[in-house]
Amino acid sequence: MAQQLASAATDHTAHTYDVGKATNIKFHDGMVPRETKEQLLGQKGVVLWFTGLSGSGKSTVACTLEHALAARGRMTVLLDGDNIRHGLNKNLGFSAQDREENIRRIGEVAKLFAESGVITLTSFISPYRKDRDGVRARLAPGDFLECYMRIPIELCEQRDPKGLYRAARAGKIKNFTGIDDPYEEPTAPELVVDARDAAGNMQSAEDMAAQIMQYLEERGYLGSSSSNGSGKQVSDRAAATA
Ligand SMILES: Nc1ncnc2c1ncn2[C@@H]1O[C@H](COP(=O)(O)OS(=O)(=O)O)[C@@H](OP(=O)(O)O)[C@H]1O
Ligand SMILES: Nc1ncnc2c1ncn2[C@@H]1O[C@H](COP(=O)(O)OP(=O)(O)O)[C@@H](O)[C@H]1O
Repeated sequence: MAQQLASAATDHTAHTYDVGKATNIKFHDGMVPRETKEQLLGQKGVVLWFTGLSGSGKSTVACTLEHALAARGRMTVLLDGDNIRHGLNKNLGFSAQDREENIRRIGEVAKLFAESGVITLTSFISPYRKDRDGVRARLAPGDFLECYMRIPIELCEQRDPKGLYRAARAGKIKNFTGIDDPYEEPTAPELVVDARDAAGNMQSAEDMAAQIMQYLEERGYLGSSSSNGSGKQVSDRAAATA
């Protein structure tokens, strides 16, 4: 580890670019490489990008999964649409242009976390394919996992926990996704979560989170559940706190 840090310290280079409106920008590489951070955390950084209609269960499943990951000693962050619109993106509405900027900013924040070794869960409708693909393109292969909550609009509308579908049907909310604004389904998502399982039974949020957990586990994103890079056991300790 010390050797890795030392070589990173001498390796870093700086280039000058014009970026957007800014000129003479120098990209300053850090001295602690991603691999070191991932070793420290004992996991692989990734963006798990939930997408789907309002009421499809994005927030619920992301929260359930985050809790289960914590129980396994995994370091996570959850970026949620409603929450982010209270702060970072409070100047954005729901026009196509504002949704694009919403997703672009979240994509950049998510990238920063993932490249620091954090399992990053994002929960945004993100209705436009090009916006989601734009985030994917900013990340290295394997760093962006699109998780499509394929829940029929009828079920989302039936749930309607915030009364938004009712308001949209009554014309009180304009440009509501699925009613008078588009939702473009992913064409090749890494994960698809359906309301029912293969046997036709309705799935709970816990079932859905377990499906995603299995995907992460099988592809090595969770690292070794018995080590955090320092040789210490983490799974049991974390399980006790979650
Ligand atoms: N017009 C319109 N269309 C869709 N959704 C609306 C709208 N107005 C308000 N809301 C509420 O905002 C939440 C969606 O925010 P997002 O940031 O995820 O949207 S987007 O990705 O930029 O499309 C969404 O949250 P979820 O229900 O959790 O998806 C709604 O509560
Ligand atoms: N698997 C599920 N089974 C039944 N109800 C669910 C499930 N997932 C979410 N819900 C419920 O559906 C509603 C919408 O979920 P939410 O997570 O807020 O969706 P979104 O974030 O996509 O808008 C909530 O009332 C939630 O309790």
